[in-house]
Formats: sequence, structure tokens, C-alpha cells
Amino acid sequence: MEHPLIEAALAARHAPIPPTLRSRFHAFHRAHNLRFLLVINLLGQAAYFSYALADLLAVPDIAALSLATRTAFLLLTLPVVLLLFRRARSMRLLDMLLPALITLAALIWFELLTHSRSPNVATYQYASVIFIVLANLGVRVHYAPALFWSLAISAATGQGVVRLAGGFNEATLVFSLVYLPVLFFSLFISWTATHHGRRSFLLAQLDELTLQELLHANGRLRTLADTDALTGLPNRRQFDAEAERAWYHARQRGHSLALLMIDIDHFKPYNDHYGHPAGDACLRRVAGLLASHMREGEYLAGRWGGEEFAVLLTPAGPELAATVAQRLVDAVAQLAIPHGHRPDGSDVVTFSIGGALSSEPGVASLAMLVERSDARLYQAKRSGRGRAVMG
Ligand SMILES: Nc1nc2c(ncn2[C@@H]2O[C@H](COP(=O)(O)OP(=O)(O)OP(=O)(O)O)[C@@H](O)[C@H]2O)c(=O)[nH]1
Repeated sequence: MEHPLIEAALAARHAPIPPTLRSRFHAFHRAHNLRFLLVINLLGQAAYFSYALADLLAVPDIAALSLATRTAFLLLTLPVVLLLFRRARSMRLLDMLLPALITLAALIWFELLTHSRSPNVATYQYASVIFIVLANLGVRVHYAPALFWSLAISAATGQGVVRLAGGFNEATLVFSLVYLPVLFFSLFISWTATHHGRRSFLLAQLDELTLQELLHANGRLRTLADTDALTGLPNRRQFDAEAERAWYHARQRGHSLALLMIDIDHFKPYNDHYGHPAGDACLRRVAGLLASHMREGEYLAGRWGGEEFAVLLTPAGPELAATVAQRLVDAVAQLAIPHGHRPDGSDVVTFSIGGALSSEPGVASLAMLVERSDARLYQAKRSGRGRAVMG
């Protein structure tokens, strides 16, 4: 659902952030830009303070006043900056902190210059273009407030220049011709940065969604690959993998596991008389019965193939294996699925079980455990069906 929304935003010229993604957008920028904003604020503070030295050389008559003013500015605003970066949640506020402080700094600096009688003032005032550049360099999140503060800085600069020039004259015109390209250049920088910020957020969201979809599809594929479509039980592939794992753990921990091979009795005549769909339904009921007797992490039932199932019990000794096997044999009979075409006189579906334990002598591998269980299943069939033979 978010996919088309994000793609549409990316295709739009200004890459607008959809309202539903705004809080995520701010969290994203907090994660990516908070440090940058803090550093550029501190650099701005350091630069503003260090210009006391330039004042000393260019406008020495107000050097002491400049140093005192800049020190006061630093002492008053630096704690506020640090506090806001520690406490404030709003990225809009932190994004605009530097431009706002620069507006104040510009007002103060021009006020200082008006107190100087130095002949350098006329040229030195050009250094004020640093204000508009620095203010826009730091913007990362919102362009509209950046534009607002740029106009505020330009107004502070403009009134200062006009005051120093004693009104609108050639000097102010020359300053404007120098200042305006710098202003447009600076606005272009902040526009590009905020646009890039929105695009990188939207692209990151798209990547995240695509990854989620892939993981989901992967999960579904794995489930499909591991599950028997008819019964919903783990299929042979999955059961084999689980059995391998259980065998390995049993060996490592020194405990025994049991394997029960289960085969529905006289299923061919059932299929022949009731039809294949009824045979499928019967397989599903038997599978459901097995699943209902399993215990998470201890017993695992799987479809071995055809009308054969397998159950793994881990850990399991001979008593537990025999008890579970008998319980299953009784339970399937109690389901009382009619089977009126058995050649042996019984009239419900039953199954036979052959079981073996990994701790039995001569069982040195999983394949041997399967072989032994299979042999006992054959015995169960030969000795009358509907029973469990456990050795
Ligand atoms: N409906 C259905 N039948 C299946 C499926 N898989 C295997 N079968 C049937 O299961 C029957 C297995 O029959 P046999 O192996 O001859 O054995 P049986 O009749 O069960 O006899 P015993 O095992 O000796 O008791 C065959 O008729 C298969 O077609 C399945 O997925 N659906």
C-alpha cells in the first residue's frame, strides 16, 4: 500500500513527503542528520567568536567591544544550543536553529560596525556574505523555513548596509550586486540539500519495503517448500532435515530418540471404493490426528510419502515410545472413519506402526533407525495390522 505512495512521491518534481510518512521522515533525519547539525552549529559558534580577531585587524577601534559582544553571544547561546540538541525532539527546530542564530549574529555585527570609524568598514562589510552562506549550508530537512530565515538574514544585512552607507546609494547598489548572487547560490544549496534529504528518505523507505516483501516471499516459499500440500504436515524433505538435526543433538547430549513409521492399513481398497478425493480427505484426517498428538519441540509428525507418516520423539526412551505409539493406534481407531471394504473384517480405518530407538544396539545412524522402524512396520502389518511393534 505504501509502495505506490512512495513511488509517486519520488516521481514528483519536489519529492514531497506523504503526510502518513512524516513522523518516520523526522525519525530518519534525526538518525542521519542530528550529528551533522550539532557540528555545524558548533562550527558556526566557533567561527563567529573567532572573527573577533579579524575585527581587531580591520576595525581596531571597536575590537574590545567586539570581543565582549562575541563572548556574551557565545556564553548566552552555546548552552541553549547544547540544551536543545540534548532535549528537543523537533528536527524542524534543530534544523532552523543555526539560521535563526545567524540572523541574530548578523544584526549584532552590523550594529558593531556602525560604531566604528575605521576606513575599512566599507570593504569589511562584504564579509557579511558568510552569514547567508553558512545559514543555508546547514539546512537539511525543511526548505520553507530556510527560505524564511534567508530572507530574515538578508533583511538584517540589508538594513546594516544601508545604515553604514547612510541611505540607498551607489555603495548599497554595489553591495546588492555582490550579495544577490551569493543569496541565490546559498538558497540553491539548501534547496538541493533538502530535496536530496527527501529523496534519500523515500528511497530508503522503498528499499526497506522491498526487503520486507522479499523476506515475506522468502518465508512463504520456505513454508511451501517444507510443507506437504495435502496434509499441511512437514513433508519428507523437511522431516528428513529435522530428523538429521534431532539425531545430531541426541548424539551430542547423549539421549535417545524414537522414530515411529506409520502406514494406513488397506488404504488401496479404501481408495478404490470411496474414490481418490475421499482417500485424500482420509489422509488429511489422519494427519490432523497425528498433529494433535504432537508436542512442540518434543514430538514431530511428517508425511513420509503416500499413505505413510513418520513421528519423531525426542528425547524418548522405550516406555514413552511404546506409550505414544499405542495412544496413536487407539486414537485413529477412535476416529472411526468407516472402511467397509477391508479384507480382514474390521470396518474402520486403522494404521500400523513400527518403531525403533536410537539407543538400540546396532542402530548407528539415522538410516539404520529408519530401516529398523520400517522392518517393524512390516512385522506389524504381517501380525494383523492396527497395532504397534516396538521391538
Ligand atoms: N487418495 C490418495 N491416495 C494415495 C495417496 N498416496 C498414496 N495413495 C494410495 O495409497 C494406496 C497404498 O496402497 P498399498 O501400498 O498397496 O497398501 P495398502 O492397501 O494400504 O495395504 P497395506 O499397507 O498392506 O495395509 C495406493 O492405492 C495409493 O494410490 C494420496 O495422496 N491420496
